[in-house]
Amino acid sequence: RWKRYGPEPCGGKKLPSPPSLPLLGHLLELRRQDLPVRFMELSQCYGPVFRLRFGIQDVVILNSVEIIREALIKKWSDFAGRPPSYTGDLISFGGKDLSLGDYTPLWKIQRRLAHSSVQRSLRTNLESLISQEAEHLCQDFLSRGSSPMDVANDFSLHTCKIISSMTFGVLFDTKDPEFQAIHKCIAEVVRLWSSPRVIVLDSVPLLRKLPNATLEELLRMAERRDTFVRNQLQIHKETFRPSEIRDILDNMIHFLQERQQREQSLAAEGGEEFNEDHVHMAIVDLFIGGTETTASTLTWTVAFLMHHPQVQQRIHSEMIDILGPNHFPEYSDRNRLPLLWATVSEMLRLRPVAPLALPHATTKDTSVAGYFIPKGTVVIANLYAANHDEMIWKNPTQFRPERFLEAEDPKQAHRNVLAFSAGARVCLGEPLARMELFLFLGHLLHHFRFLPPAAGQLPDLCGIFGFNLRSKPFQVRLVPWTEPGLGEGQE
Ligand code: HEM
Repeated sequence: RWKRYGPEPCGGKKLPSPPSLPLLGHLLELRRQDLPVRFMELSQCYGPVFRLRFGIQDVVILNSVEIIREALIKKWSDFAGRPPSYTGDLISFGGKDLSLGDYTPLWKIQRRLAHSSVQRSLRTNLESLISQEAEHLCQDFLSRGSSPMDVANDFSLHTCKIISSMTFGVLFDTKDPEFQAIHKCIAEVVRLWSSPRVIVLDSVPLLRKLPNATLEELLRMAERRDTFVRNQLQIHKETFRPSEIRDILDNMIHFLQERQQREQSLAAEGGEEFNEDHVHMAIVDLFIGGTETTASTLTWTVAFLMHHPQVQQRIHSEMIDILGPNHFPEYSDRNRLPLLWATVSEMLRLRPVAPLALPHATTKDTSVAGYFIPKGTVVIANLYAANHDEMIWKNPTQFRPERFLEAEDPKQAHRNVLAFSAGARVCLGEPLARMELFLFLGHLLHHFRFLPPAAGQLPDLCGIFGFNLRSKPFQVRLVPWTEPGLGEGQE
């Protein structure tokens, strides 16, 4: 297999790779928490594309905007696969997962349906639901006074509520213990699945024979998650829930009834049918995507803005000047509120919550930057490196939303941010996430200043790397603009 990376018959180059240990290859690199940063360091020695070997798996890492675009956009179908995942299969009815499923005809149907459902929800009254939720949250914060609090869980519960409404057509109460329990369970499945003790099972099959408490816990949590989703689907089938949001389930069940497409899927997969497990897993993925990611980006934004009170002030003034004191932003106000919109993009750039995206796999022999890459190779797009690419971004580590306003082509600058990845596997929730970020941040900054709990007690901006790039827990005081702010953060 190693030899397969040798020069292509038509003259491809050999992929650079750091020295490795016999048998283990570069497996010890996985002990590093900050893998995206480590890959960036390696790319300084080995170039923007290099190869690592984890146990039995060869992995190619892409580290620049240009290279990621070449692979995921220009050669999108060559890089649209997902590698087989032992643990992924265990928690997704044998791989019927939307985000982890390989690039098969059945997956394409699953993706198309989920995509059109999200688009349909966006076209109906999703925006008013998001604004309503953002305002509820602000009123809840107001009722709690300006004492220090950790806002991360509130953001997560409210974004989970929005995605639940899309998928099940029901608005849960964020204080409902059943809702809180399932919200916690979803977060737990992601945490356990991305723990090194579980990840390593994909690279070292021998370890699957040994007892693994984390894996057992993961399976228990996934079972709880599935029972919840099954119950919701059952309730949905039995009762008509009047909801103006056309939910994903309706769309998918409708699909199941369309004979012509059913026949297509049967023919495509030699007998395997698009069934309710695919629906179930698409919902689970939207649920996961819709819960932790946007909330995490919002939490990061609060943390960064606490370090930059003058940016808070300018965004607030921008809203008051343009919209007046009694109007909240609408999504169509993006061009009229360029600093607010730029702050969303700057945060997605600096702290992409899925810094290494999800692993891709090549669907055929292909190449990138002139290097031959055989079919079935695992490919990682280092979005964190792309968003810190000095060829594209000046002083990339600095928080400077103004960079988007100063850019020669601001639209292109926004497009250069690769937080949602690109191509065939681009994040399905991107439009929803951008809308949530803009509206939640708009409502929050319309009402409040984000102040530290005490003078100088500002959040650590380094973060915790893992499957998600999360901020470390921190406290913030949300002080209405009408009140004087004591002990403000420093510029
Ligand atoms: C700030 C918020 C978000 C960020 C930064 C983000 C980022 C990402 C990234 C990097 C990927 C992997 C793409 C790849 O493999 O190349 C992804 C996949 C995905 N995301 Fe998101 N996401 C966000 C919010 C959401 C939301 C709100 C949803 C649900 C509505 C969602 C649903 C999904 C799904 C279903 C996939 C799998 C797509 C596939 O494999 O075809 N995401 N996301």
